[in-house]
Amino acid sequence: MTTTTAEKLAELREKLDVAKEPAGEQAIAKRAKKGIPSARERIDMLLDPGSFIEVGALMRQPGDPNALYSDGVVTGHGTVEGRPVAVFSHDQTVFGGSVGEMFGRKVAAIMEFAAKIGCPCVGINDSGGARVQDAVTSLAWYAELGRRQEPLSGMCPQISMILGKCAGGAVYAPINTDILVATEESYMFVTGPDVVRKITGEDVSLEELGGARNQAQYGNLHHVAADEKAAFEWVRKYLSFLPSSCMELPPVVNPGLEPEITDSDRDLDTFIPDADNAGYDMHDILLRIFDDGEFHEIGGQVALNIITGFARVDGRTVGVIANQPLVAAGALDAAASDKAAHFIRICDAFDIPLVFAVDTPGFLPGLEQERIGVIKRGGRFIFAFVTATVPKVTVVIRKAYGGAYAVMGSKQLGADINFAWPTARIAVMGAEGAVDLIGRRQIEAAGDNAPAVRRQLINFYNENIATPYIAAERGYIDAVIEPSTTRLEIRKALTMLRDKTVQRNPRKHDLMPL
Ligand SMILES: CC(=O)SCCNC(=O)CCNC(=O)[C@H](O)C(C)(C)COP(=O)(O)OP(=O)(O)OC[C@H]1O[C@@H](n2cnc3c(N)ncnc32)[C@H](O)[C@@H]1OP(=O)(O)O
Repeated sequence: MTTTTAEKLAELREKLDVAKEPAGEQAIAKRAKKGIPSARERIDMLLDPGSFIEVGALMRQPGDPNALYSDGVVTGHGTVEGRPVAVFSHDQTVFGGSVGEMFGRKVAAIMEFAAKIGCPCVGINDSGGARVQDAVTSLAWYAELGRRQEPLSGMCPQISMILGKCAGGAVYAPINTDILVATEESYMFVTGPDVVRKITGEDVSLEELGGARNQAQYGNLHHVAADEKAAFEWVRKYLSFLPSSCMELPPVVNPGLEPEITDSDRDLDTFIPDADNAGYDMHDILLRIFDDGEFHEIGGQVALNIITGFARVDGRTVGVIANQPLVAAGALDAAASDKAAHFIRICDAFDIPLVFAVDTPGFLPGLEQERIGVIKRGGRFIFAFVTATVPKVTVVIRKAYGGAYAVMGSKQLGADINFAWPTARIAVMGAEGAVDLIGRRQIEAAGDNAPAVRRQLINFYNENIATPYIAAERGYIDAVIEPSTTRLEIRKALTMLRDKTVQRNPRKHDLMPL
């Protein structure tokens, strides 16, 4: 019996000590063998040193004196670069990090905390999903968590980290958050390979079914880091570009940098190759047209024909969507459309202006693209762009052909300010394709002279049709600018657009093609 104050204090200390590693020595040894950090060590990697305040460390299944503290999850709040963040971290030493009733209550409470104070909620997932021995209680709490994600979505940033092996609800819950980040050593699937084998007879490896690199290609992960340290650094950086909630603006970092044209800007005047089909790395342009050459790429392992990520203009966060001529010549496809649509939705939710850098020969045609739904997925890209009410600025760098002209930030689809470089080629298609289609009779009639006539027509098309000037004459392009002025022109445009407001349609919601 504890009667004295000293004894009561000792009892508290003992309980808290047990609660730190509730599954005991054996579980610690098993975890060490796996070479993974504890749930609390992971939280410490995410948050500012010493800022974590745990909530509910002594929660466990009531009525069971042997129930383990934490019930499989550590929850609380702390700061990232001084700003509050709510966090939960699965403890895979307790029932494999699976969801039990107290687990569910703890995560629900920390999500509600995030909503109340308006801060991001980061989930560190390492879990076998619903707790098998809990029957319906576990499923009920997954449903409770799913219901709580919706009001948070678009209000507070929700980030999911997939570490270890995540199954069932431990992947369905994260997929409805904004961003999923994993390490190369982590796995996610509805059920693991053993269960798949039993149910469908399919013999599939852990890696193929749920390896992070593969899941990124399946479109379920937005970043795969080399290891956990890199994953946490990536998330900290990601948060630095975002506001704490949709009610705030992102932090302004070093405004007013380099107000005059610099040597780095001037490099752009000689950057674009003379040959139309020569590739170049769009990253080299992005590094020169935003503050300090800083660019935080999202989706850097998938659909590399399009680049999405955060940068800053005059200290303020912008979302960048750019074609990558080095990959498939920058052509758009179904996966690129998904990547862009997802990113646009994040930016619009958190009032982050969009900047498009365009160099694309159009949408990739073909059976494979039709089969995987390029029409609907491309449609979503268009839909996301049109519904975004944030300031939208476009720079046409080289090719803006076909439907890709429209979707990559065209004025007609709702961009506010559109620039083009003198190297821009804005047309329905490239010169070769166009001449073979509309100049066919003229070429055939030329007999032996056909190659020369074809070349002449191509030159004519490039000089007179595929230029920025027809678009500029019609006001589709607001200004044809010297490349070296791009950084400062974007800055002026976004300063002007800061007070942009758009009346919202009173309907319940739109119907995005799903
Ligand atoms: C709505 C839903 O979530 S339905 C989905 C229900 N969940 C599942 O079908 C997944 C079941 N679990 C698995 O397939 C595997 O455990 C994996 C793939 C997640 C992990 O595999 P491994 O890394 O090999 O770990 P292992 O299978 O040894 O599990 C680790 C521990 O967690 C426990 N565990 C894992 N998943 C669960 C679960 N869903 N419920 C209860 N305990 C679980 C295991 O029993 C084991 O406990 P022990 O250390 O006391 O033996």
